[in-house]
Amino acid sequence: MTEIIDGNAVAADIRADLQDAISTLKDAGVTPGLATVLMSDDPASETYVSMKQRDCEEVGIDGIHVEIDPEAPAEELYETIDDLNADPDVHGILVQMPVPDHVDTRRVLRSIAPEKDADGFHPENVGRLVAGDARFKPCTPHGVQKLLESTGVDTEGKDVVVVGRSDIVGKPLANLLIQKADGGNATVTVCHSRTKDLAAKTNQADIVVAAVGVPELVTGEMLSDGVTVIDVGVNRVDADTEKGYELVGDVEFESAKEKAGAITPVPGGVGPMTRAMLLYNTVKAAGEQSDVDVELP
Ligand SMILES: Nc1nc(=O)c2c([nH]1)NC[C@@H]1CN(c3ccc(C(=O)N[C@@H](CCC(=O)O)C(=O)O)cc3)C=[N+]21
Repeated sequence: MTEIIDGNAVAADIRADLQDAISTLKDAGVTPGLATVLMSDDPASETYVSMKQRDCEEVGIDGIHVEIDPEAPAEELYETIDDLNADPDVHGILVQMPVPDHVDTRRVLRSIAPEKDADGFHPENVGRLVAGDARFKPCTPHGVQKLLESTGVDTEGKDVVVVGRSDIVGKPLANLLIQKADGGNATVTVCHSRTKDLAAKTNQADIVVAAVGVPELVTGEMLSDGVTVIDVGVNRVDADTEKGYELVGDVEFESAKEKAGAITPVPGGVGPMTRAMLLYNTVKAAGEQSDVDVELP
C-alpha cells in the first residue's frame, strides 16, 4: 500500500512542539513577532499571507501585517523593511514573493536584517547554509526534510532527484541533502528545464522531489516502484469548481501513486510544512535576539 504522507498532521505536530518554546519565551517576557509584507494583489499571494497570519495567531506569535499598494514606488517597500529591521518587537520578517517588476528583488533580500530573515533568503544566510553553518533553513526545503524524517525515510546514501533549481526550493534543498548531517548524506541530482532526459533521471531515484511549478510534469511512468515522491508544486489550474480553480502539484498524483511507496498530496503535503517552518524560524529568531534558550522541534 502506498503511504499518503499527511503534511497537515506533521505540521500540526511541529506547531504543538513550538508551543513549548513560545511559552519559554513568554515566561521571559518575550512575545515572538513575525512581520509579513505583501506588495501584490495576486489572489494566491493574498491567500498564503493570510494563512501565515492565521498560523501565528494559533500558536501565540504576534503577527504584524503590512500591505503596500503594488503600484507604489519601490522606496515604500525598502523603507518598510528598514522600519521593521529597527523594530525590537519584530523578530522575523517575510516579504511575500514575487514583488512587482519595478522592485529590485535582490535589494529586498539584501536589505532584510540577516538575523530577522525568517525565509533564509538573505545572501549571508544562503552562504551560511551552503557552508554547512545554516542559521535559518529556508522554510520549504526544511519542511521537506522534516516530512521525510517523519515518514521514516532516511536520506543517507539515497539517490535523490530534485526537479527544479529555484533559489527558494531546488538549490537550498539540494545543498541540505548533500550535507554531512542528519537529513543529508544523499547523492543528489538537480534537474531543470534543460535536462536532456528527465525520465531517465527520475527513474533511477529513491526519492523524487518535484519543485518546478509545472502542473503534473512528473508522471507515474517516470518513476520506479517504491520511490518516495515529494510534491512541492502548488499550481492553481482553471477548473469547474466553486472557486473556479483547483490545486494540482508538479506530480500527476494518480499515476505516481501507483508506483510510489510514499507520496505527498497537494494540497495537504508540503504547503502546510512550509508554513510550520516559518513559525519555527520566527521562534528561533526571537530566542536568539532576546538571548533566551529555546528548544526547537
Ligand atoms: N517570501 C516568501 N516566502 C515563502 O515561503 C513563499 C513566498 N514568498 N511566495 C510564494 C511561496 C508559496 N508558498 C506557499 C506556502 C504555503 C502553501 C500552502 O499552505 N498550501 C496549502 C493550500 C493552500 C490553498 O488552499 O490555496 C497546501 O498545499 O495544503 C502554499 C504555498 C510560500 N511561498
